[in-house]
Amino acid sequence: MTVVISTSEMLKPESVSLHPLGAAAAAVPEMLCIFGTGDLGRSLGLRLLQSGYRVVYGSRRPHSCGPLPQGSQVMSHEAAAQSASLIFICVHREHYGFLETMAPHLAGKVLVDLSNNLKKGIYPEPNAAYLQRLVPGAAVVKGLNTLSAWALQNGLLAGKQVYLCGNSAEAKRAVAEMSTKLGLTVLDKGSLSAAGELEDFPLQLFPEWRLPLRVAVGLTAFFFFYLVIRDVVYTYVEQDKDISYRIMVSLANKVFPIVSLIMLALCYLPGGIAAFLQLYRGTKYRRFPDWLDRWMLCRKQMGLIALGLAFLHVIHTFMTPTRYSVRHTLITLVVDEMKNNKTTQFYFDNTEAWGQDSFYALGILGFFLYVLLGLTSLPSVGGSLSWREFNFIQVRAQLDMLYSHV
Ligand SMILES: NC(=O)C1=CN([C@@H]2O[C@H](COP(=O)(O)OP(=O)(O)OC[C@H]3O[C@@H](n4cnc5c(N)ncnc54)[C@H](OP(=O)(O)O)[C@@H]3O)[C@@H](O)[C@H]2O)C=CC1
Ligand SMILES: [Cu+2]
Repeated sequence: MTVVISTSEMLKPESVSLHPLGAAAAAVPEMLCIFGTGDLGRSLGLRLLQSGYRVVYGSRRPHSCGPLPQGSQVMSHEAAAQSASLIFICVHREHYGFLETMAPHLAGKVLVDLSNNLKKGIYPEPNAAYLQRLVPGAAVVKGLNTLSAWALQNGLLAGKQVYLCGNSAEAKRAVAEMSTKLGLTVLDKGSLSAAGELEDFPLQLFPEWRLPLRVAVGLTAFFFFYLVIRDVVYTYVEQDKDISYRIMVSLANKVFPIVSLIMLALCYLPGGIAAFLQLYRGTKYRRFPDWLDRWMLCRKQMGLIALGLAFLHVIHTFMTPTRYSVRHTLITLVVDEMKNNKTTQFYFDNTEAWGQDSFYALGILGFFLYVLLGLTSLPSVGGSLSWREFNFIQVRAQLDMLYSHV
């Protein structure tokens, strides 16, 4: 079959590149190109295929790049670039170098830069600006970088807002159209000079929660299984008694306060470590090591999780007397006493009364302090400062206090 492309069509760059077979073949879905076959590349490809696009991957090793979504093709970067006008760069910024060498192949293409950095301010210029500098002939669009491979993979996109920016209105329109087809809501943030701001978004939204949540889930699982074995399984084996119903409330009510207190400690520990580190170094103007930096940045989240768990602990504790098993034990006791016509168990034990009341009073006080700590760490209490700034000031205040005492 020979395909004739009319000159009028060749003059319209979009129709040529998007539908190389001409208007008659417009039913053939548009081909989109993805550079990089990693997590993001694969998930994005899957989503694009499911939205009715064709997908071609550009890879350094087209023959050994592992499983790709069904229906996609994979080629060398050059060959893949040739078959599409829109190219997603799903490669880390550190590896952008190869794009410069193949710049001639990318002239006139729309390059979507989805990259994120691990931290703010590692590079002097935003990734997208760097890409535009490497490939001046292409139209770079920054965006979609707030999506995660996970969300793409699981199709959790409906209505999700994404940001775009770029210097070419036409390129942005093409990317926006594609995003809308994926079910995303697009917000245009203007020219490529907004790229830095876009690259900061995911840093503000996600990473601070990831680590604390992982720690909390890990600790909860650990203590839960430990207590199941120690309390339930052990009792069953040793005394042949089934107390597995305790898993729901009693056991949970042991896990919550333990994890809560550990999280609270983890929330305040890095501040102390940082102070000692700065004292040890004798200066506060040197960067903290990476792990400490990351830890410091998620203190608020650690504190909030600690508060949440403490709250659960309070509810569970208040609920205890209403439980069937507790009421059953009490009633059995009373009935036993009546049957035996004794009241030995029921004399009023002053010490016991004091003990329990103090226990509750301390619990309430502890929870109140928790809430107080949580409130003071809210940004609105810290004025209009961001948490990072607030932390910075807090740490500085603490350090200055320390210095003034030394
Ligand atoms: N994962 C995520 O959820 C998200 C990731 N991003 C961004 O997407 C980009 C890619 O992330 P992700 O997919 O997770 O990373 P991966 O490490 O999973 O994949 C990166 C891919 O880049 C290619 N690559 C690696 N080294 C080079 C090199 N030297 N030259 C050319 N290509 C190379 C490889 O593909 P091949 O071997 O085929 O060449 C590799 O599979 C990053 O910039 C990241 O910030 C943005 C939002 C979310
Ligand atoms: Cu308690």
